[in-house]
Order: sequence, then structure tokens, then C-alpha cells
Amino acid sequence: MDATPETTADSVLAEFAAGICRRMAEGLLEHTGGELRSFLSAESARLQAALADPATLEPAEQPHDPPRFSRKGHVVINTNPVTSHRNVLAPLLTEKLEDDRAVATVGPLPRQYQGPRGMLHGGYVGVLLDQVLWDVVFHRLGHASFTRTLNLTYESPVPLGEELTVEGRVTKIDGRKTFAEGELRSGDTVCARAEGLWVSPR
Ligand SMILES: CCCCC/C=C\C/C=C\C/C=C\C/C=C\CCCC(=O)SCCNC(=O)CCNC(=O)[C@H](O)C(C)(C)COP(=O)(O)OP(=O)(O)OC[C@H]1O[C@@H](n2cnc3c(N)ncnc32)[C@H](O)[C@@H]1OP(=O)(O)O
Repeated sequence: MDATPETTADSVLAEFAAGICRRMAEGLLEHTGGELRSFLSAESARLQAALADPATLEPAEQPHDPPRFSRKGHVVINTNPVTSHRNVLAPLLTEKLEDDRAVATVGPLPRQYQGPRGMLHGGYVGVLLDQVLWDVVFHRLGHASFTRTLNLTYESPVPLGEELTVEGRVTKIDGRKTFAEGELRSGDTVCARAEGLWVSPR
């Protein structure tokens, strides 16, 4: 078996720690005073217990984003701020890619992503659409490209606390240029549409 930068148990522990950090980030926006102190203390205790005895974590669990070695021998950690289970900022997507189309589900998103009360911040709407459209372009081309333009139309507010669907499609490939479009839905409601251009490296 190839060498890996850390054991599977340590990768599971790291993602468990990321989960605790996510809950703490949410708790900081939900609790105040003594209630906040109790909350933080309970979450810290769960992390301490896992560090002291990693066997308390689900034994059959596999890490989603274990670090790997690059061909040059560098440690590579998935830092993606939308998809990496090791990045506490990432809202985390479940994504299915087929030919020219990607469909992802995300959420319910917690309060860290709030813009208007109870609604998703518009910048994060763009982040989710940029990621899914980038993914479908990558899937179609087989290599990474840069987002050159991303036009967003906000049709209706995106609710927090509900599962969201993000869909992307490649619409045209013209040399180094790949065009894609998509939308973000809450149930049957289209909340935002996006269309953009991805440019392949020279
Ligand atoms: C080896 C590098 C590989 C590339 C890696 C890229 C991404 C990262 C890789 C891995 C990451 C893994 C996961 C990432 C996951 C998600 C990422 C989400 C997406 C992003 O977060 S990504 C970051 C944000 N993004 C940028 O940071 C781009 C900044 N930007 C630039 O770096 C340059 O701007 C660039 C390179 C884009 C283009 O520069 P350039 O010089 O190569 O291209 P140029 O100007 O020649 O245009 C080429 C053709 O597009 C036409 N064209 C241009 N603009 C147009 C427009 N508005 N409308 C219609 N056509 C247009 C021209 O007319 C010409 O057309 P034609 O070929 O037909 O003449």
C-alpha cells in the first residue's frame, strides 16, 4: 500500500475536529452568556475525549478528504472552501456529475452564512454556483480552468435552514473558452441563476 501522510484514524479525527469547529462557529451565533459557556465547554469536552481515545469515534468511518502525497512528495490537503470536509468554512456539497451536467445538494446552511435575516448572503450564493459550474467544466474538459466571468441574477431570497439544489450545465466550448450556466433552487423555487465563462490555461 502507498505511504500516506497520516493514518486513517487521524484523518477521521481531523474531520471530527472540523465538525466540532463548525458547530462551535454556529453556537457562537446562537448562544450568549452562560448558555454559550456551557455549549463551548460541552463541545471542547467532546473534542478532548476524541483526542484522548480516538477509538470512541465511529470505527467503520472513512475520511472524506484524507491528505495525500503529490508526485513530488509534498503533503496535499484538500483546502476547498466549499467541498472539503477538512475546511471548517466549507458548507459541504453532495454532488453528482454526468456528462455536461452537475447537480449538487447543500445544507441546510447554518447562521454563519446569513445575509438578510434567515437568508443566505448573496456572496455565498455566488460561491456555491461558481463551485458547481467550475466542477462541471472541469468534469467536461478533464482539466482545471479559471472562472473569467460569473453573472448572477438573484431571483428570490435563499432561505437558510433548508436543503438547496445547485445545478450546472456546460453550454458551449470554443477553443480555450467554456461557457456554463446554472441555477440555485430551494424546493421548486429558482432563487438565483448564473452564467459564466471559464478559460483554460494556455
Ligand atoms: C496551471 C493552471 C491551471 C489553472 C488552475 C485554475 C484553477 C484552480 C485549479 C485547481 C483548483 C481546484 C479546485 C478549484 C475549485 C473551484 C474554483 C472555483 C473557480 C475559481 O475560483 S477560479 C479563481 C477566480 N478566477 C481567477 O482568479 C481568474 C483571474 N483571471 C485570470 O487569471 C485571467 O484573466 C484568465 C486566465 C482567466 C484569462 O487570461 P488569459 O490571458 O489566459 O486569457 P485571454 O485574455 O487571452 O482570454 C482568453 C479568451 O477568452 C476571451 N474572453 C476573455 N474575457 C472574455 C469575456 N468577458 N467575454 C467573452 N470572451 C472573453 C478572449 O477574447 C479570448 O478568446 P479567444 O481565445 O477566442 O481569443
